[in-house]
Amino acid sequence: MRVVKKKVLVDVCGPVDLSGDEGWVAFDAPALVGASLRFVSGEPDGNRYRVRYYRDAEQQLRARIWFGPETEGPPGHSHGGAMAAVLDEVLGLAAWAAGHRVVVGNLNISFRNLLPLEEVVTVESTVISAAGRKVMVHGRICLGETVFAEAECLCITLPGK
Ligand SMILES: CCCCCCCCCC(=O)SCCNC(=O)CCNC(=O)[C@H](O)C(C)(C)COP(=O)(O)OP(=O)(O)OC[C@H]1O[C@@H](n2cnc3c(N)ncnc32)[C@H](O)[C@@H]1OP(=O)(O)O
Repeated sequence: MRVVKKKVLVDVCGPVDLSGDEGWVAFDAPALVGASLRFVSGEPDGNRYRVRYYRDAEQQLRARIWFGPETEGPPGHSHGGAMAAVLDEVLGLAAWAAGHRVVVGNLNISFRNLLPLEEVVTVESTVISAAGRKVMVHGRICLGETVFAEAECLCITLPGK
């Protein structure tokens, strides 16, 4: 039964276009951090999230992300926790992509607009600073001029690694 239900949803959702902007270069996250990031990135044809990573011309990490029906919170829109999970992964990964082996210590999010389901949006990230064990990364989920959520992410480097 479950398999049938999932297949129906896949058919309903269909393929999505996760291509990047001009000048973006594909970024292989599993090659850098391993294959553990399954919650957000683990089902590229599923109905939760579909994600593709890039570096932009300034080498900052970018993600194209589709929020599927399984991320629903308010009717027809993404759950805030679903947006938080994406920001946790992308901003933590941005620190890794900049050469820091980190986990996220603090993630401060402002939700600015409801994010409609089955929309392909962009996650922008900028590594702001690195001092001692603290790496600050800022980011936002947006589409054109619309910002759905913005975040400040304090990453802490893992000791002894
Ligand atoms: C392997 C592949 C990984 C790929 C990652 C990519 C994206 C994934 C992102 C994630 O989902 S990470 C998972 C969510 N995060 C966690 O579960 C982290 C859980 N917390 C911890 O493991 C520890 O609390 C942590 C490593 C963050 C810090 O513990 P430590 O004992 O190593 O450090 P310590 O507590 O001594 O703090 C070191 C410094 O960081 C500061 N700090 C630590 N946690 C903080 C916090 N939450 N807020 C503000 N500052 C914090 C702390 O004040 C201190 O500052 P000072 O050096 O100035 O004294």
